[in-house]
Amino acid sequence: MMADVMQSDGAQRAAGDRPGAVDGGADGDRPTGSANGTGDTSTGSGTGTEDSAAAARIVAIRERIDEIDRTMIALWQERAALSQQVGATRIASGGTRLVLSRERQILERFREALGADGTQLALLLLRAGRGPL
Ligand SMILES: O=C(O)C(=O)C[C@]1(C(=O)O)C=C[C@@H](O)C=C1
Repeated sequence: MMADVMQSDGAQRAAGDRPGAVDGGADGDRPTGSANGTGDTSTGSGTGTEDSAAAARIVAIRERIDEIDRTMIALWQERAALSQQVGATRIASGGTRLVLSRERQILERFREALGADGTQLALLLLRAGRGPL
């Protein structure tokens, strides 16, 4: 099975298929000495290792990662819906579509907690609720 690599745009590409690569040269994901020369780094269980103890540990940790991802998706959707309710309530009452001072507070909260990535995350959260500026 060919392992896929998630790109930052959410698309997937085959692990051996490097953007800009001229040929199927060295694979940075493949540990030195891997018996698998096909670019498939997943091995049987898709963990990226051939060590069964490490694979079992990875599978266990991934269960919690998957749980966290599901929770984050649900929270993302709930936040967007609530933000849309606030916006609709405000517009129906003759108010503004946006409250930029509130957006600045939220951006600052995420930047303080998470740094520059927090700012980017907060921008995406805000856009999910109120739409693009
Ligand atoms: O808190 C508000 O007033 C909202 O409308 C919600 C929200 C947000 O998603 O947090 C969205 C748009 C506003 O400009 C500010 C914040």
